Amino acid sequence: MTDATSDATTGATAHADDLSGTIVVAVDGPAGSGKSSVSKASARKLGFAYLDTGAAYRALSWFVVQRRLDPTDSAAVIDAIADFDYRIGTDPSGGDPADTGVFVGDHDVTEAIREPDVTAVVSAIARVPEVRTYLTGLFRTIIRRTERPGIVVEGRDITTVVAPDAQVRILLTASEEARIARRSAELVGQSAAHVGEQLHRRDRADSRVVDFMNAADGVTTVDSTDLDFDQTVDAVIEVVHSVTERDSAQRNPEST
Ligand SMILES: Nc1ncnc2c1ncn2[C@@H]1O[C@H](COP(=O)(O)OP(=O)(O)O)[C@@H](O)[C@H]1O
Ligand SMILES: Nc1ccn([C@@H]2O[C@H](COP(=O)(O)OP(=O)(O)O)[C@@H](O)[C@H]2O)c(=O)n1
Repeated sequence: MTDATSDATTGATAHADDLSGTIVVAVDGPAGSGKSSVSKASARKLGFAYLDTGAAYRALSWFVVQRRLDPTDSAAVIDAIADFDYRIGTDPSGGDPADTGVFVGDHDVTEAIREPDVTAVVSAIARVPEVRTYLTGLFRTIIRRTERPGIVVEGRDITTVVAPDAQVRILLTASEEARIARRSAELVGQSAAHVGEQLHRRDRADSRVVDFMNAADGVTTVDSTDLDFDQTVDAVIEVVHSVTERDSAQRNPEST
């Protein structure tokens, strides 16, 4: 188990424990709702950092598969955490792979963690409480070390567990049909029925662990079912602006 990130990949400093001034945008939602792509594009437009938390659950799953461990053997998975040397870039610009990719030790696993064999076991890994506690700590460290004015963090439990005090909290949803259609368009060579069944099964397993289908108190829902990609990014940015402007007006009532 090592530190979450290197300075090169997070743009992080070793000290910053102070979050004051950093705008945290927490985004949760089911598979295929657009969390990764919309959060990344929103972060880019806002000049914020971007953290994909699902990548860490996927990378640990990749590590378990590589080691030929049984993903349902919680004790073996927990033991594996000790050797899990994880780094992720938080630059949303798509530039240097060192600043945008996902690494386990010397391996660039950015692509490998999206493979079906990893996706098939990730829910089993993610339901282990010790895994969640460890990765939650790692995400909070990355958030604390953000050097940009803000960070968009996306996953399943960001608004409720990882960053319940985030200034902006969004549930990004879309109908199951829309989500399956989007995922199918990405996964060439797999039938829509197969993709749909996998997505449905994973959401069902994941939602036994955390509720990402219903907005918690104070969380704004953005339903992207009838929005195209750019409209969804605009909707997210509008929520960020309206919340930050409202908070700023409350802090400085005379300037409004
Ligand atoms: N509003 C939208 N309209 C159409 N396609 C979208 C929209 N939002 C996301 N997508 C596309 O859907 C696919 C799945 O999005 P992704 O960001 O991977 O979802 P998630 O991270 O929630 O699983 C991607 O190909 C993405 O470009
Ligand atoms: N904050 C998070 C993020 C992901 N996960 C787990 O990690 C898996 C992969 O997350 P992901 O965000 O890459 O999944 P997609 O929505 O992109 O398909 C999910 O199916 C969950 O099992 C989680 O439990 N908590």
